[in-house]
Amino acid sequence: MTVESGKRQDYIDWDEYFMAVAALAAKRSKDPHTQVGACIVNEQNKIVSTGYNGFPLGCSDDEFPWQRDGDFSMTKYAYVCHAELNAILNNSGQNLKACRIYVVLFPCNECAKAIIQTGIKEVIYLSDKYAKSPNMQASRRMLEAASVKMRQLKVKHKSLTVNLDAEACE
Ligand SMILES: O=c1[nH]c(=O)n([C@H]2C[C@H](O)[C@@H](COP(=O)(O)O)O2)cc1CO
Ligand SMILES: [Zn+2]
Repeated sequence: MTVESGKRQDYIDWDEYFMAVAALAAKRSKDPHTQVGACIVNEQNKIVSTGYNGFPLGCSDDEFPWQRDGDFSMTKYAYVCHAELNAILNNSGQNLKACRIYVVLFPCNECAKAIIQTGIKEVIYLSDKYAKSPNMQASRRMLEAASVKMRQLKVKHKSLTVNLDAEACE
């Protein structure tokens, strides 16, 4: 195919861009097992907020447990704030009605409740590794009932490199 304008062809599309932003946010997570990132986008394709899984403000990553097993209060599950909820709470007061949320992992039932209640209309996800768990099934059921669209993203670019070497930009 000839492209008369001579524009670059290997650019990423909107879906890949926003999912990559979610994946980059996930890099901030201190969770040693699963790093999740989320990116909320409005109808004008503007990023409204991002978030990743982490402990609430004031709860030190070095003092609270990152363990998966043991007494509930000694595991991360008692404390960690999910990426989707953080993204919802991090937005600077904008109405999230009709926004989309890009997440690297399909949202759990608790995040699904927050997604529905804020009016987000579509969930775009990459991994569905916990699809069989009861809380993911409950999540799917609620999102379906609330007519929130769900779509697993099939990407053209499986890996993207971000070069932070100043000399590489020259
Ligand atoms: O929707 C989600 N969003 C999210 O941020 N998380 C976080 C919570 C935990 O820190 C981690 C899941 O940990 P694990 O895979 O070890 O059970 O991912 C988990 C889910 C799905 O359960
Ligand atoms: Zn969740």
